[in-house]
Amino acid sequence: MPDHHSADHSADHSADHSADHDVSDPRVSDPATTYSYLGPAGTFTEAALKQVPEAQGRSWRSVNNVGEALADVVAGRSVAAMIAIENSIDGGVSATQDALAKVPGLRILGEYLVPVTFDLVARPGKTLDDVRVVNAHPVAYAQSRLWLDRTLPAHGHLPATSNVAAAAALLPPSDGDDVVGVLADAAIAPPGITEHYPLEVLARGVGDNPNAVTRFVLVGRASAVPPATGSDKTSIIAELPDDRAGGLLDMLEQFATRGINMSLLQSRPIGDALGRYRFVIDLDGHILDERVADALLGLKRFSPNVIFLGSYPRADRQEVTVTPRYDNAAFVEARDWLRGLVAGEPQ
Ligand SMILES: O=C(O)C(=O)Cc1ccccc1
Repeated sequence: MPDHHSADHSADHSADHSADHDVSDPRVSDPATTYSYLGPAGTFTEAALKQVPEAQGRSWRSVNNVGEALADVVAGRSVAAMIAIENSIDGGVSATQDALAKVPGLRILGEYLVPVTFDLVARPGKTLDDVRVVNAHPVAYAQSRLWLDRTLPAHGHLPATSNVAAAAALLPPSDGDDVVGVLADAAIAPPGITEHYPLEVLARGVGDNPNAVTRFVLVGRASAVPPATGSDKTSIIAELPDDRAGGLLDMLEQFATRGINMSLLQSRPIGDALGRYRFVIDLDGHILDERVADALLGLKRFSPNVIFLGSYPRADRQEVTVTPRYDNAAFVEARDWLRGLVAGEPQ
């Protein structure tokens, strides 16, 4: 394998431990401490994994897509997988949201935020005038459309499995000048990629929004929920009963009447018929918070399918505040009151 194609790359990172991280042979790594991520090294997904203290110094397994990452977790090849779930520009990552709805037995263990900016890169000697086909991960492409449509209105898009794979695919598979088989002229890639691959930057900052952020989640197998920290998020996926007017309002009311804020509400087609949707929801709070537990019980009573994806600390560690009538004490007090009524205690 030529140097620029080895797994031993890290695009912009000072502590480069990818040599001992990237393992493709499960026999040489311990699945109990292996983490899967969308690779190769240098992706934003890898940058998210670098934020996980317990993953440092462990084996990291580079995979090609979200399905492969989650399959690693389900099959026990990895203890957890890092996957992109939401972008500040482009919204939910549909492949991730659909996979989380379909693959049973998973839990979100934590969320991580990564600022994302993109450069357009090409083989040395190329200019913007040479660019006909642009290699890009679909999510990166969607976030660079304004610039591409303005600067390269006639470009074609060749999808890549990741931002780093898009850049790596510009290089011939072996040393030499033979670029036959290389289909794209340029790629949308993370900044710093040219330090690790023999490519040149044609344009910097081609993303539509310089402040774009991607939210990643670390997903493991279902296990007991961690304790509440006071700064938590709960992720669920819920379906509505068929043909009932006001079903969506019923669902939202479960949260509104308990003072629960939602930070994500995304509908995704269930896929079995037109007009059938499931809802991906993030709630402020932890399943061990009385109001969240109560809302989930309310939801479960009418939704034909509620998937609990996990309660985990918020990436921004911002405390979740609620007015006193929705705090734990208010729920406990109301329950004690009810018990008292049943027991015949004086009111
Ligand atoms: O992790 C990467 O680099 C990816 O290719 C996935 C991605 C795509 C666009 C924004 C953030 C992550």
